[in-house]
Amino acid sequence: MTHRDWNSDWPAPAKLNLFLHVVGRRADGYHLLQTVFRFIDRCDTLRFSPRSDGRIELATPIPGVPADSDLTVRAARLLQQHTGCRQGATLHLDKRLPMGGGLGGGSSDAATVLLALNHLWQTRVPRAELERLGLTLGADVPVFVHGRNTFAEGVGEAFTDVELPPATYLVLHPEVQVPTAAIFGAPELRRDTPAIRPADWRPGDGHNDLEAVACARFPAVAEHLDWLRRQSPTAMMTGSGACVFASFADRAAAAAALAACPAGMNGWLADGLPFHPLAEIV
Ligand SMILES: C[C@@](CO)(OP(=O)(O)O)[C@H](O)COP(=O)(O)OP(=O)(O)OC[C@H]1O[C@@H](n2ccc(N)nc2=O)[C@H](O)[C@@H]1O
Ligand SMILES: Nc1ncnc2c1ncn2[C@@H]1O[C@H](COP(=O)(O)OP(=O)(O)O)[C@@H](O)[C@H]1O
Repeated sequence: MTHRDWNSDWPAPAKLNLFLHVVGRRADGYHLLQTVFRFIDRCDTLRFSPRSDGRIELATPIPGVPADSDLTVRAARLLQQHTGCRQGATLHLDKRLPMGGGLGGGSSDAATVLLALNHLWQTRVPRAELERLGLTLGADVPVFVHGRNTFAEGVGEAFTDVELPPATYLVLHPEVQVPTAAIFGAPELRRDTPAIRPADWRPGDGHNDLEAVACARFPAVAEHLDWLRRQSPTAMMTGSGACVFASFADRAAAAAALAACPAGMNGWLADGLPFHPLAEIV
């Protein structure tokens, strides 16, 4: 296991939803999903400095996100409250993942804060308890704490881990921020895809039920998806958008597709990870 301490960089990887089915709705309005989360090697990076005054400060606030509502600050304060820990920390976030991109960047940042400070403060909260704590911050946080590529159910907190073959993805980033709540709240959203058994799922199976809604409301998402689908029939939107991705047999084929990208479309290549880079941290 990699040794990590206060001087380390702490990665917060992006995820792709390899498919996403809406199979129902809970009484509180939250949607019941089936999805496979895959971690990729595109990351935000966090660093931490110790503080003896007990305060949590974010040294690198994101424009438009007040520090008190930043998921990193909220995660650190939640762990403090949960454990009664009197230590503090200054957080440094190197933000690389787009916001509202469907890559889970904010949720991944929050999960990395929970895992890192639990290690650095030596609060020793078991991982399963950190997952439950993370769920109070957002539906996507538990999977990043969980740390394994996984078939997720419920709102994304019940996991059946999956082994995924190596893959290179081309990810395109339409320059729009898609608000997750608006996509789930759309009246036209199909919420009745029949549930499948996790053991029956194979890579390539399934579709994204949120895609049609996001494409109708954000034409840039539809344009990027249409173009990418002509390069690879595997193209799909991740999460509630905006990013779309396709898997390629090898890196050269993915690079050729990226090079052919029309002016005005931005994208990058990413490799699928076998597990989260902090999967072994305790
Ligand atoms: C769609 C997914 C798929 O992985 O990812 P993203 O596209 O956001 O990355 C997630 O389910 C998103 O998780 P997350 O982004 O953490 O969502 P939250 O903050 O918990 O919820 C934002 C809002 O979306 C709606 N919501 C979210 C999740 C869910 N299963 N049902 C819902 O109806 C709720 O209205 C909620 O208030
Ligand atoms: N550290 C953070 N990084 C990104 N977004 C954050 C963060 N803290 C709070 N947010 C809020 O969460 C929203 C969703 O961000 P993000 O998780 O990156 O997108 P998505 O859920 O589409 O993958 C942002 O629009 C922003 O308002």
